[in-house]
Amino acid sequence: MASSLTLNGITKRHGAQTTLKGVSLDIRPGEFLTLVGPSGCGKSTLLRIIAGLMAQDEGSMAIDGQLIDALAPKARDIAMVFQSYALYPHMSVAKNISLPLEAQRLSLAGRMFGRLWPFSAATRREIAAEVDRVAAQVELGSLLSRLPAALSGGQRQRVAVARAMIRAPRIFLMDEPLSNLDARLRVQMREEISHLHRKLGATFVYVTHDQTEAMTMSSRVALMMGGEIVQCDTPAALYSNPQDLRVAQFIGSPGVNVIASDDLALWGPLGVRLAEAQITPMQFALRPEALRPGTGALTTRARIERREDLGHGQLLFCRQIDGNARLTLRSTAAELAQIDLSGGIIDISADPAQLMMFNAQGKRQLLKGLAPGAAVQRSAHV
Ligand SMILES: Nc1ncnc2c1ncn2[C@@H]1O[C@H](COP(=O)(O)OP(=O)(O)OP(=O)(O)O)[C@@H](O)[C@H]1O
Repeated sequence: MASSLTLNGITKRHGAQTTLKGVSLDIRPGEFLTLVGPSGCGKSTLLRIIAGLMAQDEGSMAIDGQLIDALAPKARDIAMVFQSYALYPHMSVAKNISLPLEAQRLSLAGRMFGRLWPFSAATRREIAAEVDRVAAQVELGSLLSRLPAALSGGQRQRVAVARAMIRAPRIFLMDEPLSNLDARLRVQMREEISHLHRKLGATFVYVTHDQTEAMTMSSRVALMMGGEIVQCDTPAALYSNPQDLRVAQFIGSPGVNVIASDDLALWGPLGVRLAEAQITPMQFALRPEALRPGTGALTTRARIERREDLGHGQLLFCRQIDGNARLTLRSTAAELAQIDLSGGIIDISADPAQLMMFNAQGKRQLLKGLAPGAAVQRSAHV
């Protein structure tokens, strides 16, 4: 049975700096929850506190409703896979995988004298059977006698995962386990870890600064910034319904287009109405796919500063001519064939229903001034 993990007001200080500012999170049984955010936002610190490798200054944590704060790391029944994998280079794959079970089940003498210690033979056989079972699950069965140096990065990563799996922990913690791999292997391992999660049905808490990893693997993503969780939601909701401008800007590649009120007022009569309908100046945001070459309800003229070929279309990096907005749009080959790009100047139109609005503090606001049926329904009120 998978376990839940509840974090309640976790605070951590390092000298004068508050690294975690009262983080609360309910992680559901069997969930793949990813902590994502820029370097230094406190992801690894939070993971270490969950594992028991570091103590929080305030707050509490519970697994299946039972507090774990006072438990030593081993007693928490949590396994952690580190970025470095932390494999012992002089030990075989089988030995690396079996270590946690040996520590748990063998006496000190059994561990020291190995096979020479006759009283542990039955336990050793049990452990060897467990190693075979787990190694088969992560397809390492044929590599058990190798040393880590004779493995690829992906295989080493699987050894680290197998070592975590062998204790059948209640929760898996993974700290950037793919960051040492090349781009191709990272994609492959993303799929393998997702597959493993589905197969084990266990609760995974995964840390990465790579939003693509977070978006492709997770049930939910908690976006952290400056020691706080800014938003925790499904990948689709984080992308299409960000509640904070920092979330809109962190998620999505190429990034979201941000347009100031004054610049939106240059997008034709609807732009003027939308900008003026708000009491204070706002920031508007549009995903690249919400923009099209050509005219529409909201239109502005822009100079193309750079183009990137995507094969099936292009990314156009533009600058608004009258205003200051930088605009990136994704355009298909068919669309591009219809328009004259020779002068380097195009009309860009935006879908009003996809317009998002944020106040000066970056908090999502309900858009006023659009006809019913458009963005009013789409944008969630905070
Ligand atoms: N032992 C420590 N002593 C002092 N400061 C620390 C300590 N551990 C972490 N910090 C600080 O806490 C902040 C968060 O660090 P943490 O490693 O959790 O960030 P992160 O989000 O995991 O970043 P990265 O993606 O770069 O690993 C950083 O500013 C870091 O310098």
